[in-house]
Amino acid sequence: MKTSAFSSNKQSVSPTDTHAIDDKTQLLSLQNVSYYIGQQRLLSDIDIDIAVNETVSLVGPNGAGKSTLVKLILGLIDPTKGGIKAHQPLQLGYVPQRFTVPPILPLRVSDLLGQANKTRLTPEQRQFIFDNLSLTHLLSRQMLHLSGGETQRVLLARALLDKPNLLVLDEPMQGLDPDTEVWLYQFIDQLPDFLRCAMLVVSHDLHWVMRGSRRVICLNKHICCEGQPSELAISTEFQKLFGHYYEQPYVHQPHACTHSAPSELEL
Ligand SMILES: Nc1ncnc2c1ncn2[C@@H]1O[C@H](COP(=O)(O)OP(=O)(O)OP(=O)(O)O)[C@@H](O)[C@H]1O
Repeated sequence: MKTSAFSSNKQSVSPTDTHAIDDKTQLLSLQNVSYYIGQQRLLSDIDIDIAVNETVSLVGPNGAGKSTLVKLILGLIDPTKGGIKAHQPLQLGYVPQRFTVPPILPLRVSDLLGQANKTRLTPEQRQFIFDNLSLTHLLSRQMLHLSGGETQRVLLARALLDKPNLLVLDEPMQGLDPDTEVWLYQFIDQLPDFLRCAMLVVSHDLHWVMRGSRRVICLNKHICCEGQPSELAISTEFQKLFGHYYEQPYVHQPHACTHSAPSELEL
């Protein structure tokens, strides 16, 4: 279960196979996973099951071990204790927290997207991704010269074009302006149905995490609490970690002025 920075083709599942998969079917289990570097405990006794087509949000303070957990799931590091079991052949898609292109490396958007498998999505699905992520006019641009929002769209497209059955997004909204955030949240909310994929979303945005009915896992080197947002909101552990934020909800209103802005993100 190894992966490249964006996706793994090692154990691919064909698009037709997914039709037979029931939503309750388990996709991936972490069983009693601990991870140490020398004497330093980064994670201990982690038990997580992710079902096919399920979206799980992962929250936790800085240094809680969220990125370490992502690396374990992607197969980039191995657990010190415990095991990770894939119940279905895994096709991983990954959008990293940070992506830097060395200044001396010429890498156009079309080069990066061209690495994706061209046969896993139907032409209509590919077109849906290109249209919704407004990619066409970016294709000849250098990755190095893209803005933060453009880079996130390209990285998301790169992961989606391989039709992952588990999409891992590590703080996908970092550096985005509020309108782009709202738009991207709406886009990723529809992905599980569109692609029939499971998603693990690492996020510091409690307003998104605590909205809707996605299962939330709260991590602080171990699993402090987990459940539906309504259950978490009354959990003592969650209140201890996040109560002070959660008591002051902020609701973003998308920008709606009438002058023409150079936005490329109209759906
Ligand atoms: N290779 C490493 N060597 C030593 N310590 C490490 C290593 N990788 C991570 N750590 C430490 O492990 C802890 C967990 O790191 P991790 O990046 O998983 O946290 P995180 O929850 O993703 O944090 P953030 O929200 O700040 O991104 C941190 O204290 C970090 O400094």
